[in-house]
Amino acid sequence: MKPTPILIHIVEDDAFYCSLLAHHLSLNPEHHVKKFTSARAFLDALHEKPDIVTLDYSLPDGTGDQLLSQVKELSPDTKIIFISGQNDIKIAIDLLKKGVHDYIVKDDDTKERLWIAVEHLRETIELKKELDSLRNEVAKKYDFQKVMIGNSDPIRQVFQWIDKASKTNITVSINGETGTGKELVAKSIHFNSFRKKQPFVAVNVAAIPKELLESELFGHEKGAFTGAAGRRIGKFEEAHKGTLFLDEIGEMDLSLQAKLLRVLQEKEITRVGSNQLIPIDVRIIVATHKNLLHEVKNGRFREDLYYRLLGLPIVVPPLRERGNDIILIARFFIDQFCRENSLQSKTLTVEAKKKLMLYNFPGNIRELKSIVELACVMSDENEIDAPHINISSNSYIEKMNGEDVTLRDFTTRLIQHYLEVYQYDVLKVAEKLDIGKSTIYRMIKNNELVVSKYQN
Ligand SMILES: Nc1ncnc2c1ncn2[C@@H]1O[C@H](COP(=O)(O)OP(=O)(O)OP(=O)(O)O)[C@@H](O)[C@H]1O
Repeated sequence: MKPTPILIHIVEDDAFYCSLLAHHLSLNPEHHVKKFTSARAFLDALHEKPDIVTLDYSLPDGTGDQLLSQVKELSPDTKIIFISGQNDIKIAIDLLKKGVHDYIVKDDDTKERLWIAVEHLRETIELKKELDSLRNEVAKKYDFQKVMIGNSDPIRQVFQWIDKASKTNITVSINGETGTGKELVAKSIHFNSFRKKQPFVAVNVAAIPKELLESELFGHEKGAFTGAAGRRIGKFEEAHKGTLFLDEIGEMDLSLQAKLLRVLQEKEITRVGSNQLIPIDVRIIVATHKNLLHEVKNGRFREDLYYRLLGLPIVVPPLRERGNDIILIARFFIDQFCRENSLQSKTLTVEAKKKLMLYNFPGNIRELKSIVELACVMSDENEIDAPHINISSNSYIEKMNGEDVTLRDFTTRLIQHYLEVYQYDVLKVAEKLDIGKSTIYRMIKNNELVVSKYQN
């Protein structure tokens, strides 16, 4: 990789010594070096935001401490090296604690030590520039309307919510069945918000054992519990200035919910095993497939946390409610799979499309992806036909294939099937099948439908 040119300001009131250091550092053609013999002159040029500044600790018109705080405020990314006549370890430690990168004592080795210090900082600066440019790239490419395929009314509504959520810092709560794209929605919000160049950190609450979740979120100090061999930064700190996505928030246990609420209110965390408060600036996005209000009513989710997290609620519709999007998304995955596997592009026959459109996709987009990827593998020609679409469903309707059933049986099983699909939401099922809700209630009363999980 070609070295990046860096701008170095040398601030030293002894004009001869200043020129000596400047000459030495200019031996590297990638160093663009400027000299300043007073604090005033340097501060006037600070708007140039040098990559590195070397500061004489005692200048006639400004102390080291004053200059340090001004550089930190006006050009926070500038790396600071102090060069001082005093070999005072206390001052050196104090400055290093305040974020100074090096402290070099003026003696015969100063030039060499300065050279080494600058080379080390160069590596850090180059890495940071590379990271910034990669983050810029990702942010530029993250046009969610291209990443999230769909044109149906329900998904357009989601796009509008994403757009609104991206413009502010509001907490967002995403609700939707498994595999509907909740994490994609969260990423779309992050990468279109002013936090896009900062980290997006995702935590799946359900995937982490309860006893480890607190330290995963807030970090821990060495020896905080058996097995805590060293200090560990938690996800909140990792996501500082960025976005923390808490997936499956409904699975968090009540005691941790209380801690999370406090953190969200105070905007401070404490690592497990420490009393030190660490300020954090994190945007929170949560997701769940559960009805959190039901969880609140059943005492499994704190009401105060529920309202703290609700913010802007986004409901991601299941795939079966997105009409022709099923085909658009299928084509997207087919093209992607063929590209990645150097296969010729494949089209879907009318029969294959019909088969996809008739299926109800309990696993939503994740399931559609695996079905069409398998179809790409199964089809030899450049066409994917219905038999290549391998739908393995346990649904009542699928099981009825080839069975000798009466119309009454068929109706009952169909309603039963949709009750399960819609998580026992009678109104939705009635709407979907275009039948009266009282018909369903009557069938429930007559025990014609299995209602053990009936929740209304
Ligand atoms: N509209 C879409 N267009 C293209 N791909 C999509 C779309 N929505 C989701 N996906 C893809 O589908 C898969 C599942 O999406 P995602 O992980 O965001 O769902 P989820 O709702 O968060 O799942 P879970 O409930 O299991 O956490 C991912 O590979 C994602 O990139």
